[in-house]
Amino acid sequence: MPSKRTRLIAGNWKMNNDLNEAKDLAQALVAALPEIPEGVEVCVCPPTVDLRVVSCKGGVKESPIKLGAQNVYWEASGAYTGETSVAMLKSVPVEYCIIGHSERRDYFKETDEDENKKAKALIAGGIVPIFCCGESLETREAGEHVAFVTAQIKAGLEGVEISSGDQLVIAYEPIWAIGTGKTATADDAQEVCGAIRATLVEIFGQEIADGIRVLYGGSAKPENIAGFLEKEDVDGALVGGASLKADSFAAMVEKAGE
Ligand SMILES: O=C(CO)COP(=O)(O)O
Repeated sequence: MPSKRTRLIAGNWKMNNDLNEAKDLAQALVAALPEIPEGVEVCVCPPTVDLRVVSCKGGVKESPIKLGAQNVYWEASGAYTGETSVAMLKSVPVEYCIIGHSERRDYFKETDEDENKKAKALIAGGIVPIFCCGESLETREAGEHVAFVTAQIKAGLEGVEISSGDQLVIAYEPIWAIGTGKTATADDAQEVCGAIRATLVEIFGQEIADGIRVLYGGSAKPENIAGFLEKEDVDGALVGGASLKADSFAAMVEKAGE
């Protein structure tokens, strides 16, 4: 049985699209999605330098599409060359921010402690973290994927306080399925997303955990999204490659509304 939570379809553009391309894609998305189906929320996460042009008039400003960032730094301001604060994102305005993506953990050596500080800073500043977790192929083949992911959740959310489930989103993204064309099955996704929900109940209690959206990510596309969304603990998708084309992203949003 699918969940009753509002579905979230979020596009992670990663390091793609310069200012002009970002503006064009935002305009194409607004045209492709004049209305968002009931029970679905949509958000796009462009590179930091593109946030403003995507948020402006002509971009998502006068549309129901929401804006997210791909990264943040937890300090409020100061000598942190190259970083972006919560308040800076808020001023764009940004409503969501991806943290803990496996690409940040692997290539930029971000730790659970870093993600924990980012989660706390975002929540304090009124931006909803899209907290990513997910195992490597090696961990899955060893049968340790559930233990690994629930440990990531516990470490990353240690001491995080929220008063309602809409202050946090989790994205389960098995690393072996990201950008590989190899997807988890819907049952694989449910197994881990269900375990994530049980961990969220332990941390935040049943009522809050029931309101937290848990997304699947990893080669999600129009052809396979419906299978994931049938599962009780999968509340949407974090989409990479298929979010870079307005027609495929819009098709996924439409499927989420069916
Ligand atoms: O990493 C992802 C989204 O954050 C998934 O990327 P792909 O959809 O390209 O596999």
